[in-house]
Amino acid sequence: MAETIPFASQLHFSEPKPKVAPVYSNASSQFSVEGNHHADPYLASDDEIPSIDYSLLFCEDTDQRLHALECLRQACQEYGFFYLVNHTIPDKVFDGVLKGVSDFFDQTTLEEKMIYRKKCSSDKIRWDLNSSAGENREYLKVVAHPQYYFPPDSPGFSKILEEYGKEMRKIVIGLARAVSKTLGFEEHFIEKAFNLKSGFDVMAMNLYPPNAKSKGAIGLSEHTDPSFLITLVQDIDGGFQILSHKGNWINVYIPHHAILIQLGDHLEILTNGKYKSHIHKVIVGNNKVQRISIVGIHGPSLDKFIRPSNEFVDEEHPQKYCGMTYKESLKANGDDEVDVQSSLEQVRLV
Ligand SMILES: O=C(O)CCC(=O)C(=O)O
Ligand SMILES: [Fe+2]
Repeated sequence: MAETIPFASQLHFSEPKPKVAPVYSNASSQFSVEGNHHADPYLASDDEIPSIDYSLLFCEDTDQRLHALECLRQACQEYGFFYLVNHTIPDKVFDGVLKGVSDFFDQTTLEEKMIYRKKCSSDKIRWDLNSSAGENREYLKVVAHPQYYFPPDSPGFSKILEEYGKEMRKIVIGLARAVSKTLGFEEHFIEKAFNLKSGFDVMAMNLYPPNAKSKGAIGLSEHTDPSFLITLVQDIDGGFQILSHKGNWINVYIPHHAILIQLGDHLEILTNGKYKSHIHKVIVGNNKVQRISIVGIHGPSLDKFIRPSNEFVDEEHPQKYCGMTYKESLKANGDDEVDVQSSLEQVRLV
């Protein structure tokens, strides 16, 4: 039976500023006055981002659990992104996977990486450099679920990445249950709606160069991501910005060993816009050193048809998106599955 969540709890916010000195900082940016051509076009504020305590979402104490679920509901409905703290990924796995990604980029030769440059649309492993498209990012993307793929020549890294992927999936399933409850459903609603047992996950490992090696300020251009939700971990803060529900850009400073959770386009479609995905980007213009991120894009199964669930559609809330299978929506921009780009605009009706 669905759990009844009381209203009017207070969201928890972690420190808006990083505890360690940020590598990326807007300290040198001046408030822009009209006609000031030196204003920083990537200026963002240090607004607070809510923190959700994962352990409390499942704790035995009913009051504490309901309070945590209400905080999650507010974070989903009013923000669309939050920091997840007190989760179940051991520090050893967290640090190991970030080091593994860093070593992979540093130690794998260009020739070895080139094997994974786009060959065909059915690639399961893809490596590339984005520098030519005005972005500054080197990436390795792999399909991580239902079947896991990884370059066969890095067995140690492959093992830690697989372990990390399994740990992260447990959290994603836990969040699917908690988010279902925040919507007033029984806990398996989202798992069933997305068929998460066979969910299609892509893991994107990104390396952003220091500004001395970047061509321009952009690491990754503005976008939203498909899927149920997106998990992001990083080695250091460095220019990740999200466009808030209020329409201002916010700097993301992820607390140590916390996970940034962003709601994906397909949760927006399923809930007919009640829970929204948010535009984000990466700016590398102020970074003194390189930054690594690991992004999990946790989607429905490829053959699952995703449309707004009837419970979210009525006279006051007309259907906002048309339906498509997840596979069709990933291909809607002419992209390959491993590219997993947003196609929200293509399914929007109103
Ligand atoms: O690397 C980051 O910080 C963001 C990456 C991202 O948004 C993505 O891969 O979709
Ligand atoms: Fe993204």
